Amino acid sequence: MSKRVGFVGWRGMVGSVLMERMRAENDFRDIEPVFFSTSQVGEAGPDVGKDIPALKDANSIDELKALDVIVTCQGGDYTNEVFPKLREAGWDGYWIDAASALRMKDDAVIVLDPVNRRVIDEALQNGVKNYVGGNCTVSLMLMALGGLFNAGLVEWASAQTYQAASGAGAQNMRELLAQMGKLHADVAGLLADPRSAILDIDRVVAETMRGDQLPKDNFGHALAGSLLPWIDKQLDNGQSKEEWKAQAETNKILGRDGNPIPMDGTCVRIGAMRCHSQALTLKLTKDVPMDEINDIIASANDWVKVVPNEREVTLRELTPTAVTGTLTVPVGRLRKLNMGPQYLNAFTVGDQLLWGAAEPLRRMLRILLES
Ligand SMILES: NC(=O)C1=CN([C@@H]2O[C@H](COP(=O)(O)OP(=O)(O)OC[C@H]3O[C@@H](n4cnc5c(N)ncnc54)[C@H](OP(=O)(O)O)[C@@H]3O)[C@@H](O)[C@H]2O)C=CC1
Ligand SMILES: N[C@@H](CC(=O)OP(=O)(O)O)C(=O)O
Repeated sequence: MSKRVGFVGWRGMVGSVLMERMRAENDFRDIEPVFFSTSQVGEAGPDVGKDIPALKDANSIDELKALDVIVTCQGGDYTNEVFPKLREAGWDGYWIDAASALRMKDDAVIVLDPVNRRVIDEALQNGVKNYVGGNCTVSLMLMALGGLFNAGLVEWASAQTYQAASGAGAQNMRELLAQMGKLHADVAGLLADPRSAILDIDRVVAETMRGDQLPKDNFGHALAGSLLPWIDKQLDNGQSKEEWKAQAETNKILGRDGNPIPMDGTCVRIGAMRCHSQALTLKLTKDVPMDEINDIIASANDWVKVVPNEREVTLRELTPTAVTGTLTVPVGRLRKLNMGPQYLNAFTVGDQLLWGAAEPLRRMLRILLES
């Protein structure tokens, strides 16, 4: 009998990408899908190629209890509110979640099966019921460089990130574009005049960025024409929460309980739409020749792609423009640094709504159905 799978948060940004991918992979064929909402109960659900009931109440523990699996992209507040009540009510089904709320709990596994299938399989055998998608930056880094980590070649790593607006939410993507439009509109006349002085244009742009007329409700600051070197909450040790996740989640994904690989860096929001990029410095555990490094990285999974460290191909293939909307995770700028033969440079780009959010959840559901 096919499993009853409930979907919460399916019409949000991450949820919509999940629906697209599930339709593309024909994933609805093998399940009995039930769709939920916190605001549109009774309305029609999405087109998934088969008859489905009207939207059910995402806060109804009784409705949720009837499911074998719940997949939620609704966010951490929803998880914190509903998940404990469901478990208290005796629900014993599988919970697959995009939010960070349960990620670091002992009874939850962070899922990224091309990197940690062994950890997932062991957890399934041990009866673990909670499976959570990783932080987008961490998941994309491991999709790119998991080969080196799993080969035991990374002594430590430092990532400097260039994170897209989508990581902050759909409204932030809109706001980035609105800011870009406002900046352009304020200098459109000067731009149209080839004799205008570039410093006059720049002055107007700076005034707009610092002024009250730029739409800033979501970011709180100008992002277009600028950048924001802080993502997520402030921690007492000076890290941002996003920076803290790098070491905590990487080591949990890899199943390294007692012997964590040190990781740290600076996380920065930039004006890209939905691709996160990151520049990494890795200290290797030994001096490995570059051709071996390339082979280890390239053979780690079906989506990572090594881009030769050459100017033309790098600018063509290793950018958010090239990668957005695809599952390919290119990694390039691979070279040894001046610091010594154990120090490796790398740059990687990935779509943070696909491998950074929806795809690991979709694949976890498939693993469950096939187990
Ligand atoms: N954004 C990201 O990059 C990542 C997000 N996540 C996690 O996923 C969670 C959801 O994020 P995200 O998808 O960005 O959230 P969204 O804000 O896009 O969607 C969340 C919910 O908002 C409700 N909603 C209200 N108005 C609308 C509307 N106009 N269009 C669509 N939905 C609407 C829907 O619930 P309802 O039908 O009940 O009203 C929807 O499920 C996050 O809280 C985070 O925990 C994880 C990884 C990356
Ligand atoms: N914090 C990420 C997006 C995100 O939702 O992360 P997390 O799932 O760890 O809360 C970003 O802003 O780019």
